[in-house]
Amino acid sequence: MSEKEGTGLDRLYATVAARRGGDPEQSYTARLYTKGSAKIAQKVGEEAVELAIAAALEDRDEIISESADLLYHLSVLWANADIDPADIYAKLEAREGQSGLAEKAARNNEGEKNNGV
Ligand SMILES: N=c1c2ncn([C@@H]3O[C@H](COP(=O)(O)OP(=O)(O)OP(=O)(O)O)[C@@H](O)[C@H]3O)c2ncn1[C@@H]1O[C@H](COP(=O)(O)O)[C@@H](O)[C@H]1O
Repeated sequence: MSEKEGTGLDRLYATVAARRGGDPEQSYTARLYTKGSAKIAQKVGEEAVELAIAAALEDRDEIISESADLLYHLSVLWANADIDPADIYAKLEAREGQSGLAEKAARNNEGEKNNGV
C-alpha cells in the first residue's frame, strides 16, 4: 500500500489547483490556465478522443497512458471551474445503488412530460 495521503487523483488535483496563478514559464499547467477555459476544454476533448481511439484499437498501454492524460486535463478543467473532486465523488455517491437503466427511464419519462406527451 502507498503511504501517500489521498488518492492519486486527489494529489494530482491538489498539484494542478496549486498551479493557478503560477509562472507559465515554469509550469505547463499554469500555462494552460492562462490560455483560458476554451483551450482547457479543447484539451479535454482531444485527450478523450485519443483515449477512445486507443480503446477501439484495444491497445492496453495506450489506454492507460491516454487515461492519465485525460485525468490530468480533467483535473485542470475542474480546478479552473472551481470544482473539487469531492463534488464529483458526492455526485457519484448520490447515484450509488441506482441502476443506470432506471435513471435513464426516469429521465426519458421526465422528457416526455416536458414535451406534453
Ligand atoms: N500529469 C501531468 C500531465 N499529463 C500530461 N501532461 C502534459 O500535457 C501535455 C499534453 O500533450 P500534448 O501533446 O497534447 O501537449 P501540447 O502539444 O503542448 O498541446 P498544445 O497545448 O500545444 O495543444 C504534455 O505537455 C504533457 O507533459 C501533464 N503535465 C503535468 N502533469 C502533472 O502536473 C504536475 C505539474 O506540472 P507542471 O504544471 O508542468 O509543473 C506534474 O508534476 C504532473 O504530476
